[in-house]
Amino acid sequence: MFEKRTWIRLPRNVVVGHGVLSRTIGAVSELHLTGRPLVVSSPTPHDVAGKRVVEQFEDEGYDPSEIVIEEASFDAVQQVIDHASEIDAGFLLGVGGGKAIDITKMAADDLGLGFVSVPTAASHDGIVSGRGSVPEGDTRHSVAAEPPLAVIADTEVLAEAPWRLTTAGCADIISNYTAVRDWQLAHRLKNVHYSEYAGALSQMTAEMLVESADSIKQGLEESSWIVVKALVSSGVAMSIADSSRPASGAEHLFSHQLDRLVPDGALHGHQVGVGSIMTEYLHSGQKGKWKDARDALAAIGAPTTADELGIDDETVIEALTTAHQIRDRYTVLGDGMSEEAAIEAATVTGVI
Ligand SMILES: NC(=O)C1=CN([C@@H]2O[C@H](COP(=O)(O)OP(=O)(O)OC[C@H]3O[C@@H](n4cnc5c(N)ncnc54)[C@H](O)[C@@H]3O)[C@@H](O)[C@H]2O)C=CC1
Ligand SMILES: O=C(CO)COP(=O)(O)O
Ligand SMILES: [Zn+2]
Repeated sequence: MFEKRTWIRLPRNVVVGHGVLSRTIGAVSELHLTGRPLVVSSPTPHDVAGKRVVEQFEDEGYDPSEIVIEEASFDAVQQVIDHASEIDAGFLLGVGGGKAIDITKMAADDLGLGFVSVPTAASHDGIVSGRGSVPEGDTRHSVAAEPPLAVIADTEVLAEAPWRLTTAGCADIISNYTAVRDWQLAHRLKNVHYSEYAGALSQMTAEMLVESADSIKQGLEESSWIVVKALVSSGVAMSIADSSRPASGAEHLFSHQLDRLVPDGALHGHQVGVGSIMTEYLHSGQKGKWKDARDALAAIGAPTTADELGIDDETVIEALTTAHQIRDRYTVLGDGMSEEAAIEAATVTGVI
């Protein structure tokens, strides 16, 4: 008997380009969302975009409210939930980097309200995904959350963000290569469900970004356009898979472990990029494609070494040898690397 089922949750409106922040109301009104909008942001994103979104709603006769969260934590998620309940919010808008958007997703999930994603940096591929990652205890990886009903990505705003945020977004995409390899490996070794569509989309997204590397340059708004479209595409792959598998393998486990060891370390995308150089080496050996991963990262100006991440060599080795404990996700790390093997991988690839 045929019993397969899938339920893909995607945004209805994805609005990307120059000045589209001013079209927020248009994108939202098409969704038939009612009631008071609550705009959730963090301090800088509030200044660069959040307050403009609030003003638009005021000008159009809505009665918006806003909350600026200072840190990515479950307390912050609870603050948003409490505020939304107090003002009887009808829907939420998350304005900011990955953390502000994830907090809004998780609050929207809890409240059962619709949510709109307004990224102010092209720094991560959670812009579209139905995943949220907020640190809880030792957990750093994403969990299921409310996917956005719409995404409004203004390339003018994204282009004005610090350049390192854009290179982090590129690295989050380049890491899709190893994420897909890990997923395929887990399928072969552990019979983990593998979606050909999601895997192919994720890999193609990384290939297209790498092919466009020459056009990804600081000061060019076109770069934000290329990167944010890739981030959307990668998020769609996660939505098709109903899992972060297409975009998160051992390189992400390594980064999550770094987040535990060095809470204010480097940007998510930069950490996963460096991780993917080493996990590509683990997949394909010394003569394999790890140099391609390193060169692709270097071409867009993302870190390729522990030094460039600002993380010491010992911490890199500790993260590599313990990363497999992060979650129940089979990857090339298997049941863990020995210290000697970790030092070898990090040294051969020039990470340490
Ligand atoms: N839910 C998902 O599927 C995914 C979630 N993530 C999560 O996203 C987070 C990483 O996101 P990031 O954006 O790298 O970190 P982040 O949200 O901490 O942002 C980094 C910094 O950039 C600032 N910023 C944002 N926009 C700016 C602008 N226009 N101008 C100046 N500063 C600006 C923020 O205020 C913050 O200080 C991690 O927690 C990661 O786990 C990452 C990928 C996928
Ligand atoms: O960062 C992500 C994809 O780029 C999300 O992956 P995690 O599920 O590992 O948090
Ligand atoms: Zn990521």
